[in-house]
Amino acid sequence: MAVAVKICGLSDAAGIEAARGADWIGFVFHPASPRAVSPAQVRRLLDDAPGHPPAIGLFVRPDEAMVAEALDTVRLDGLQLYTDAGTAARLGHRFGLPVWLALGVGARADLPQHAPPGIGRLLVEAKPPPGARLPGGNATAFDHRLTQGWAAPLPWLLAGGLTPGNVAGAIGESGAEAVDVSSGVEHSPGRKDPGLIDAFIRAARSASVMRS
Ligand SMILES: O=C(O)c1ccccc1NCC(=O)[C@H](O)[C@H](O)COP(=O)(O)O
Repeated sequence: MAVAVKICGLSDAAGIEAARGADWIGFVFHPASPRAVSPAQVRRLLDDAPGHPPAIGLFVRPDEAMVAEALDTVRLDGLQLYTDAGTAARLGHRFGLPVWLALGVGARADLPQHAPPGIGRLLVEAKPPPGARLPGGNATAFDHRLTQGWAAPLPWLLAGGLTPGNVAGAIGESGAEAVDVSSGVEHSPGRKDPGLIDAFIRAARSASVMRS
């Protein structure tokens, strides 16, 4: 089974072009992020990239108005939300979009055993390191042995600290069937490197060959 890939934090045409081989592309609608984009920017980028992979919009503790404002400007295929599961489900229902709930894990007990109602997919990444300003995009990995044998209640993506050089091993160790990356395919914070994006996708796909 091929490993699915999301490239997150895209903000320019070259990055989107390089990510055409991914299953999803992600855009960060969070002003404090070095990858922050506006809905109008994403609208222009996607209009200029017909046939792009499904676009996932990322929001941190959003309210309905914040998501509505984005969706008034740009069509998204899903919402990746950093908030409580109940709020996330309500927003997904309100806008009729699949919801990806971001989880910070540091111990086996942090992994859910039951599917939160109204959530379509889980993004499983490390808890933010001490002093981190952002809940994600921190280039921080958790111990991938934590997810070994986990009976995930929903489809999930492994995220946090992944790079072209470590993604195959992370897939093998964690049992993930989907991965997500932001920092690990950048040459500087917020600046995607098309060559690293291509290398990451190739490395993730080759890991699926090793797994089959
Ligand atoms: O990427 C960001 O700047 C960001 C900011 C605030 C919340 C979430 C953010 N990213 C979410 C993602 O889906 C990242 O791809 C994920 O956290 C992994 O990031 P990285 O460790 O940099 O690959």
